[in-house]
Amino acid sequence: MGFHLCSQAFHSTPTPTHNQFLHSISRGFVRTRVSNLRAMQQEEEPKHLGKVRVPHVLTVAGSDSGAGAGIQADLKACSARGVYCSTVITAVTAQNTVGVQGVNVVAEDFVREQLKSVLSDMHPDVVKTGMLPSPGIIKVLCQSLKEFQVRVASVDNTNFVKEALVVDPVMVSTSGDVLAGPLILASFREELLPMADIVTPNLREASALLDGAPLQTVGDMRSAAKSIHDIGPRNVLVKGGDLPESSDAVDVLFDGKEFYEFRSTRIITSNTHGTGCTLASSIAAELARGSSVLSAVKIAKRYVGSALDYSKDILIGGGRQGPFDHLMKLKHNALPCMRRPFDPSDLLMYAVTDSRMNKRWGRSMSDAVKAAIEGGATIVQLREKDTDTGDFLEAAKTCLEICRRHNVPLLINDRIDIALACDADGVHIGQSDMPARVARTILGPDKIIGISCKTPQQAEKAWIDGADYIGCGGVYPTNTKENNITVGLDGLKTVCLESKLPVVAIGGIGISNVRAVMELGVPSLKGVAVVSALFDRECVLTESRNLLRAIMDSTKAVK
Ligand SMILES: Cc1ncc(COP(=O)(O)OP(=O)(O)O)c(N)n1
Ligand SMILES: Cc1nc(C(=O)O)sc1CCOP(=O)(O)O
Ligand SMILES: [Mg+2]
Repeated sequence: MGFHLCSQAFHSTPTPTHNQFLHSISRGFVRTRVSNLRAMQQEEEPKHLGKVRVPHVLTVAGSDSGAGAGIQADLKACSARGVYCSTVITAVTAQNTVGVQGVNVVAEDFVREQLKSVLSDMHPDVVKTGMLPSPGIIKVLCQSLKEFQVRVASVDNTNFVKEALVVDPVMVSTSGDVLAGPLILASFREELLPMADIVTPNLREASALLDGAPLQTVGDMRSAAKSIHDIGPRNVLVKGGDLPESSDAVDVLFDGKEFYEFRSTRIITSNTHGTGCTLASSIAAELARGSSVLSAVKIAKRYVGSALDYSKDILIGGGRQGPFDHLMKLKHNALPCMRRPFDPSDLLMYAVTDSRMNKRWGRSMSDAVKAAIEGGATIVQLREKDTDTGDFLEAAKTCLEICRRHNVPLLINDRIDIALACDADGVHIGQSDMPARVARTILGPDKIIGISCKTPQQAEKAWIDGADYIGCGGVYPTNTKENNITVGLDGLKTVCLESKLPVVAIGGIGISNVRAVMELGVPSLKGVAVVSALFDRECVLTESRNLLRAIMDSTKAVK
């Protein structure tokens, strides 16, 4: 880890800190991404000295003259997500908001030449495909991917993705025009899908891949995802945007083991031209940035939802289906200086501040945060229940500078206004705070949202509402939070077993009992959140170091 890029300017970044290094080994492996390894290797060569490689998606797709879909959508989506996008054009379409007026397929040899130009020199992290208008072009693509060894590593849904292939099996445009005939189906099934890390059919495409099987319910979508998975792709996302009689948009992801349903409120707009291309290229962009498949799909869906919502009333063209505004100018244009995506292992040692405790020991909030991070805290939450808003904001800004310097995410407890004002990385909210769905709408697709949950039902709702993790407690009785219900180790385990989100345990945890918590050994349990064990002590640095050591010892014991 350690190469995190600013969307506007691709700065070189500091070398990994001691804390980042600890953070890496604490997972039992030093996390490397192919792109970062390459960056390190390249940095050793003089001509690359001081340069940082940026995440890169190659899109292999058709041009849309109306620029709502195809190559143009891919370029805009990747740019909006802060990822470089190169292009191989397979067809040029004459297209507008009314429909497709003409298609001019690019000669196979020239598709091969474009692929060679990009793959031999620029080494994209992810290849994303869209319109592939002939079996010959699919063959050329598969040969080139093999020749340049693009698909070298398999991925799973929890680890970082290395190089990946995202296939959007474009067959019919959203206006209903056929963009790829039945001959293509055989090539998809036999050649391209078995190489794909994720394939993203809509209902019509999923049905076509399965010889016309009707898909009318979420149950049908699940069966379709499973049958398409049998063809060979490692993950299948069946998009249910066209599902009849549903007020929610439901998509189903199947990774060969688990099904994940993504529900979002349907946005009433006719500006939906290019949503499929945009979703697939946003997934590709998140994979290129180092997300897992699961979080790439989640973030991409949030991004597309926000862009559709923002663009629902814009008017471009006189046809039935308009394009939308990928860059969401004015509203969410300012990307959060492209911090890396949230990683569940950030939850390993979660430091939660308390103004009263720090005052008692005569230190400022920022001194406390600095010491906790230097001692190994992997994420920080400012939980300041009785600090004035102005003072809180100023202290939060100082803490954010410290956290950014050490590449540690900073969340704000309860106060979405403070999080927005200082551009913190996210918020932690409880069951009686701002509803998570509203928080997500306010904060946009990129911010981290954590939610306190004491039951599996609350954990399920947190997942549906778009949270990134849950905090579960009180594991033990605590004096830090009044009238807190203790769920115990059993309650924690029950929630962890049911949770689709990563979990951090909280409540009365310290050096004497952290082992019992971590040794529950449930995969979704990623770490412990602590207040008094770090901050109601004389030396935060020493306490943090000791606690981190105990956590790491207990995670080793579990392995
Ligand atoms: C990591 C984490 N988990 C749980 C909580 C508790 O949040 P909440 O229920 O909103 O209670 P308050 O912290 O606001 O008193 C938390 N803060 N952090
Ligand atoms: C803030 C908070 N939330 C809890 C929950 O159960 O959701 S327990 C808690 C307090 C944790 O403090 P300490 O580490 O000092 O026990
Ligand atoms: Mg709260």
